[in-house]
Amino acid sequence: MIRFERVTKRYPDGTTAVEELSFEVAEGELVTLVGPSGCGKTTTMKMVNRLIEPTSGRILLNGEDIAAADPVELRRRIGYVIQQVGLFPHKTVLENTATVPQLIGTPKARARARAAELLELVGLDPAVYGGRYPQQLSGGQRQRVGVARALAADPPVLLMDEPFGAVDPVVRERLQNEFLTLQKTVRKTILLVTHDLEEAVRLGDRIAVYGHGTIEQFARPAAVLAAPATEYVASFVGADRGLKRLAVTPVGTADLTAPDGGPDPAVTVPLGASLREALAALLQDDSGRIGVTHPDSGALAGVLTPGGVHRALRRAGLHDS
Ligand SMILES: Nc1ncnc2c1ncn2[C@@H]1O[C@H](COP(=O)(O)OP(=O)(O)OP(=O)(O)O)[C@@H](O)[C@H]1O
Repeated sequence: MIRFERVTKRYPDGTTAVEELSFEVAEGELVTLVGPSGCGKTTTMKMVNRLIEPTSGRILLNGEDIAAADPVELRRRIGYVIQQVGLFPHKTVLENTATVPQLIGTPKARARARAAELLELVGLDPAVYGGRYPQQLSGGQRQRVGVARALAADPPVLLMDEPFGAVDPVVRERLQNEFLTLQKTVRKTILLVTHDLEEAVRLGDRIAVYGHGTIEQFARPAAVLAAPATEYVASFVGADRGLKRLAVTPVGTADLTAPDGGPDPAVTVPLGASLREALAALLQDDSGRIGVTHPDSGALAGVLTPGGVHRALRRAGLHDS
């Protein structure tokens, strides 16, 4: 869907922001770009909608070289969400959200109806918030409007630059979770820039860990945490990467032992829950075993013990790298 082929960007003052960058984002995939300040994340992203032009290399969107596309037409296909949301202060929330569809000729009534649906989708009741002005919203609410506005033109691709950056950690985690739920429905192809490893791990189907202008590792979060490709990635993901792995590794049937004929375990988690949730449940219960259930029927699928948690981590490390 989005393909970088040996892309280099050198600014006029000689700064090389990215060098020989090659990677691909599949349709419907969410890739997070993570790394320290100044490593070239934003430059990478802005080359996709041609706010910045590469010095060499090609970027393909659906197989088409974007250098040949009309930038205005290109940007219609690409939603853009930035940290300082950039809402129009003199327009209401509903008007802000309906802006792009109206610009591209959607009749006003239809654009507004669609805007109301999107506000609902990002968790803002249009009857309550639609008529407010941006300064009458909290930071988190403004960021939701930013996401709704980016989705309004229904672009297949979304670029998000620190979209949840300007809010406190609790609100941030809630917004991230809501956004993941939303992404399950809308299935956009997304490039998301963050300097926060936790955010990259939580949101990304795959993560690109940036060194200085290059990608040091491009893999699924569990693989990056289980097997950092370089010393640099290992130090970037930190000494507590084992704990972070728990959050991104799900409990699967292969990790379970058969119900042992004893009483059903008092504490259960569903299949697919993270090992972190499973471990928290194990610590809650003295018996050293918890039940794992089928998420739909609630029927017991098997029993998980601390040994099963180890097996799950080993399995994830083997399969993901
Ligand atoms: N217009 C410019 N002219 C010269 N150098 C630039 C320009 N824009 C960015 N740079 C430099 O290019 C490098 C990459 O910048 P970029 O903004 O892509 O990094 P980033 O990873 O997004 O950083 P941050 O997390 O701080 O936003 C940095 O060294 C930066 O100083």
